[in-house]
Amino acid sequence: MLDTHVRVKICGITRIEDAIAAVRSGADALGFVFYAGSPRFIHPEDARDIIRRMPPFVTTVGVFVNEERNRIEAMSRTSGIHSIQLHGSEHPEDCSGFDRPVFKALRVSGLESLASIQLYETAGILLDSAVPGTWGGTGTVPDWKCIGDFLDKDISGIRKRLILAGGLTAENVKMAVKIVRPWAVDVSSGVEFEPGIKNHEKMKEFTYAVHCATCA
Ligand SMILES: O=C(O)c1ccccc1N[C@@H]1O[C@H](COP(=O)(O)O)[C@@H](O)[C@H]1O
Repeated sequence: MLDTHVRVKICGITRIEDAIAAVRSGADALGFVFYAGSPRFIHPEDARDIIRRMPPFVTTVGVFVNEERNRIEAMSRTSGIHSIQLHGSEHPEDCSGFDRPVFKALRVSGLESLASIQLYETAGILLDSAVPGTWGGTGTVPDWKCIGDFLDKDISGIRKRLILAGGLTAENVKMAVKIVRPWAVDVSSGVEFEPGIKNHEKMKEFTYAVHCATCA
């Protein structure tokens, strides 16, 4: 049994009906992809219209890939997102000085890819799989055992700010949570019909599976 409730972020929201269904299914956070190269891209103005209709206590995250700082700030302001997810090859110094919390995504391919983790003093650290030629939303699972072993040796408390992503589904998330013991999980393609179009049944099954993972 885990000692904490694991939070759920559902990413790649492009439609109001999916946002409402995600929240009804029990999601704590919704992600909006502001990276133009993604099939889940949403204009900040359209994200704003969805975010304005969300109930209290639902947090919202904007996803950026190697974007210019002034454009991140402008899109964040326009959309009204609460937090910034930097999902490219941003350096530690690129992750500070924003007026809202930052989550830095690192792409895991073996232990050496985790070596820089301590350098990122961001509110959250997101671990995703590394798939050459793409930045995220790949549906590919990283090596949970490698991550779990790394975190077991960490004494700085990274687990308290760790978001696990990459290829999660209702079927595998319980095992992922058991091995990695993250603060939160993040899913996109595992709850979709197609990129950007969410499957409401799968979202319910996913959040239920996460909540079950923290039951006895
Ligand atoms: O979802 C995307 O299209 C995307 C594009 C560029 C960077 C990040 C993206 N999404 C993030 O990818 C991970 C894992 O998604 P999946 O569950 O494997 O499909 C997640 O953190 C999304 O926020």
